[in-house]
Amino acid sequence: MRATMLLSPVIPKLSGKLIVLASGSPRRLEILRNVGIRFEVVPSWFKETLNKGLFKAPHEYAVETAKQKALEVARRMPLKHLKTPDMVIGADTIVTIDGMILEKPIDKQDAYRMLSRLSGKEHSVFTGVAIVICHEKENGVDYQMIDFFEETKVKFAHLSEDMLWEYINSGEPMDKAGGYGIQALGGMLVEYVHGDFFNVMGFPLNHFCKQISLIYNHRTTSSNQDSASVGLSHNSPHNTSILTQPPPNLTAQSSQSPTSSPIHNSSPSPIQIHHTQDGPSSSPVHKVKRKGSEGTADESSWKLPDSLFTHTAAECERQDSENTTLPQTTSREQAIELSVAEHEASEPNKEDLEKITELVDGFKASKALFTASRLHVFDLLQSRPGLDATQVAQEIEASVKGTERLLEACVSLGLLKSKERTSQKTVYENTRLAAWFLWSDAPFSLHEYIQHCNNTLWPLFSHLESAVREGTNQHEKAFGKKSKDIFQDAYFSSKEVKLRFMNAMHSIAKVTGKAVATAFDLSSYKTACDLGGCTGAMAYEFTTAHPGLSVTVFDLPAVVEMSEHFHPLHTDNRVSFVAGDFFKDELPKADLYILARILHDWPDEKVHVLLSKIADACKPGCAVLIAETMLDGQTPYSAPQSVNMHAQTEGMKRRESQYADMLSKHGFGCMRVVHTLNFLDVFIANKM
Ligand SMILES: Cc1cn([C@H]2C[C@H](O)[C@@H](COP(=O)(O)OP(=O)(O)OP(=O)(O)O)O2)c(=O)[nH]c1=O
Repeated sequence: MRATMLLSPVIPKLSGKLIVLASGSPRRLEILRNVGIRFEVVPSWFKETLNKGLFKAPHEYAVETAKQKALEVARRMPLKHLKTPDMVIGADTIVTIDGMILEKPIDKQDAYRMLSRLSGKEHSVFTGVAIVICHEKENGVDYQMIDFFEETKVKFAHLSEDMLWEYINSGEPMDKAGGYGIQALGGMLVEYVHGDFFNVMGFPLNHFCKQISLIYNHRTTSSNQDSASVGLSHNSPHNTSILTQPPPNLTAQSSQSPTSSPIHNSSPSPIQIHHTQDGPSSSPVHKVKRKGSEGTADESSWKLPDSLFTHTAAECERQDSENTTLPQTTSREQAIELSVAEHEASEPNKEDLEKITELVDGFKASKALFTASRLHVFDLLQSRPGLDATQVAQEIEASVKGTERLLEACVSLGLLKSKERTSQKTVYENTRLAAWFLWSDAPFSLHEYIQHCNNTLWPLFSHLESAVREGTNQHEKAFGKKSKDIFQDAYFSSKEVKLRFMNAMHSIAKVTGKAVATAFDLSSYKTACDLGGCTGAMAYEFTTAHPGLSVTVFDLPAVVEMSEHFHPLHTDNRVSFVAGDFFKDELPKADLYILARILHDWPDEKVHVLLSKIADACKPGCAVLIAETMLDGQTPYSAPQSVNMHAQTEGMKRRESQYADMLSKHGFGCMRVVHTLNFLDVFIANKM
């Protein structure tokens, strides 16, 4: 391959170095890994909030964001007691159309707005890339920067409304600039691509290889002149500008900018940033003009249209001086739409009212569902559809009046259907939703999980205020039991509670298991260990999906002794059970360690203990797979779930970048994430 040929002379030089990809993008990781460089992944915490209105051309915005992403990681690593990297690579991809910059959509409506704008038209995809070379000195670290960008033109076919929504509902658009992924389903929307395909996916590989080649060839030839220099600055005519942070007027939110971060303030040495855009240079820090990028380098040709979405530099400066902050994750278009809406709307609209009512009244809906489930209403109507309220009341041993209210509530929530048999008589039956999920033996029954919500989570949530004030779980207040270890002290303290908890985990694993087991190609793994695998329901999904895989379920003795109640799992001879405590005992040997809904139960210190044990048990190439609702995943319930973990355990929900960070500390890299449409996000990392 051409890229490998270009890189091969420098690979031996790179091989002893700590190279860090400052990106959580699985696409960048995949593309770079294919080049054969060994690197670690430390996703950047830099918030993409630079003020777009202040950049003359869109590629400048992408390049500056890439620089800030890379610098944030380069600065954080030595300060967080990690090693100082030799090279940090950052990137930022944006889509531009009709003078607008489109980043990742914040929700489905945002994705819809973006994709309908792209429909039937040509747009540009820019990726800005920054390479920071770090050089440790006695009194700190010197940073040197090389940056460049690449443009690719993409034309979309005309997209019908149905196509748009089908694509949006696939979940693919959400973590991708412009709301599409050319490498997957989004490829079907594309009529043509002019330029580097990988650039659209998030990383201009060819351009990057050329830059690396230039850097290291250059360094070889200049090393005689200055053997202590890592850098390129000595030959560059543009090496004099010294910045420790982005120019203040570039950041939309001063509180979020690197300027205010103590990490940056304590940085021991200035950062040398090479401005590569202006002026000719024979140095590799000088931007190599490429076919794809030439047109856009002419800044005068870039003009934002006079539309609703235009902000002039002056307006943005005024905004800054008035301390107006935009919501962090809001795209430029949306932010401006919001501010326009704020000025125009004098009263809330229907959607606002619906949303707020749903939030305020949500608990009533949940409790109605819990009650109907507990009283076995869905079981009854599954076996005997068409009963009226009096008949239902009689069967569930409840009052007619109360049953009528409950059934009507279930109808309005879409859980039951009602039909008027006569003017006096209404009869009820399960809806499709209830048939799938709510009766006890439904194919994806959540009945037991709903009981867990009702019996355990509901009382814990009633003490949420104390949980927030005190910063601890609320088992003692809710159930009168102290719980140092919630599993040993609370869930497994009596047989009845233990069985209820196991049933709940079993039902949730049955509903989510297939999506987790099939998120990645696991054909290269022969043995897996499902840590805290409870009844084996998740393990069973893995062996069903992967014929060559055997799974050992490792769980506490109290759990394993009861697991035989859960047939037919014990009939699958590729699922076996081992009793032990994963914090204390030796872990069974495996190629793949599965942690499904486990780490969210524990604070960071404990997660590190467990990851370190897994890392010790793993050979290079072995993997750890984490299945959880991540805070940056697709379900709107992940943040409320985090509150739930807080009231219930000492744990929390985390971001993908937090897991990536933790895993990289234990020698894992090559991280990928899949957002299933089934509650859980699945994250995999390999031992390097
Ligand atoms: C247009 C397009 C974008 N993308 C992705 C590439 C990037 O991951 C993402 C753009 O968002 P970025 O902000 O560039 O990157 P990121 O948030 O994924 O990762 P990080 O900030 O940690 O580096 O969109 C595709 O995967 N396919 C496509 O066709």
